[in-house]
Amino acid sequence: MTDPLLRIEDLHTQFGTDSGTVHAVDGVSLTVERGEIVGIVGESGSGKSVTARSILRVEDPGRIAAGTIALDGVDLTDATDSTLRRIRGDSVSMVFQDPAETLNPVFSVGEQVAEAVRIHDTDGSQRLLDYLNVPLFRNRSAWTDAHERAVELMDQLDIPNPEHRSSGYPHEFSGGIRQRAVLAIALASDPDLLVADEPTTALDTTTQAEILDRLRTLRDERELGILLISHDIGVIAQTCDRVIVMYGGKVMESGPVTDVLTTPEHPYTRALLACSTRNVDADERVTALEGRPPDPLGGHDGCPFAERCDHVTPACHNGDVPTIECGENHRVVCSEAPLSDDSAKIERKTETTMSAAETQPSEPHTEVNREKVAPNDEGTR
Ligand SMILES: Nc1ncnc2c1ncn2[C@@H]1O[C@H](COP(=O)(O)OP(=O)(O)OP(=O)(O)O)[C@@H](O)[C@H]1O
Repeated sequence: MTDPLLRIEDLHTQFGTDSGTVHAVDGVSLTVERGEIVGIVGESGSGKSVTARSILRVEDPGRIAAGTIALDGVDLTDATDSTLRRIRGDSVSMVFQDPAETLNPVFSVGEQVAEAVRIHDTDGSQRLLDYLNVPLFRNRSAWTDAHERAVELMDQLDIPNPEHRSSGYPHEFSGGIRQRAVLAIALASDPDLLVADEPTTALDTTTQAEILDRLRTLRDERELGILLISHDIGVIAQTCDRVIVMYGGKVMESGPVTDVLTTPEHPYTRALLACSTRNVDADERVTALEGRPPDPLGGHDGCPFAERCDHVTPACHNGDVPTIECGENHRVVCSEAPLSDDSAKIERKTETTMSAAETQPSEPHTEVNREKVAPNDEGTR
């Protein structure tokens, strides 16, 4: 069996603060295959971004206290800074919500995409020249090649009139075009894995849908593996092949999107779906999930959702919560699953979400296998 493109196993990422240790990620396991889009969804503070930041240790990533992160079978957990830098410029790219974090206001968009192409194409001798501060693009044909490739990438990201736009500056473009330019920069290195943290959250719905659609095309054309982080279940439904539902730094449920969103088994997934703006009738008010997310200080024993859960039992407050296999690759981490109550209502509503997102829901599972699987194997295929 070949290694998945990305395998995260039992990851614990923590931050030391004056008030104590923040357990931001508390035993997360997941995989991403080539040519697959895996979504991580959950409320604010559930640990989605810290999971993503832990992969390449960027943007104040915290301390990996335990667990492993492997890319194509190679363990990155103890990788040196120079190895991580090489991987960042080569096999893995990251895109964040705000394009301003990536784009430099004083260079044209075309120059920035071309520079990303150049860095990727740089061979050892050019690296030495860089070290000696020999100016960029001393070679006219190298510049022309990089510029041509930049225009091609901008075109692939649906930037209209890319040749002309390449000389424009970031402030001259809409948020949607800026985010497309950031994606062009991310793809300049022809990465195997793209980690996208809320890449369309700041955009209007039409632009969001176009960019998500483009991600799916890139997945197919380039066999790109994508880890897509979003708090929006609609985005996940529209884009992903599999989903990991996170809460309190832990995986609550995982599986194929069509299964998890049409037959959610965890009370938290159900609550999230019930609150989803895409999941309410037009005349129904959007409801917020009652209660507050758990305090990540000091970590928690038992299920982090217990305080807010309608199905809570004394067992939920203590010890390991069992992982239940409830369908092919569909797992739920809950002592009370499968739930028998008002599932029909949730399923009806969820099907509406899925069809609105133009996805093809699979047949709901009729049988649930309560067989327990290894606690650290929540999100794996
Ligand atoms: N630098 C930091 N120092 C201390 N705690 C942090 C730090 N960064 C994140 N955290 C904490 O880690 C937990 C997980 O944060 P994370 O950003 O991963 O959540 P999230 O699910 O991505 O939510 P959001 O969408 O709001 O970013 C939160 O409780 C957060 O406050």
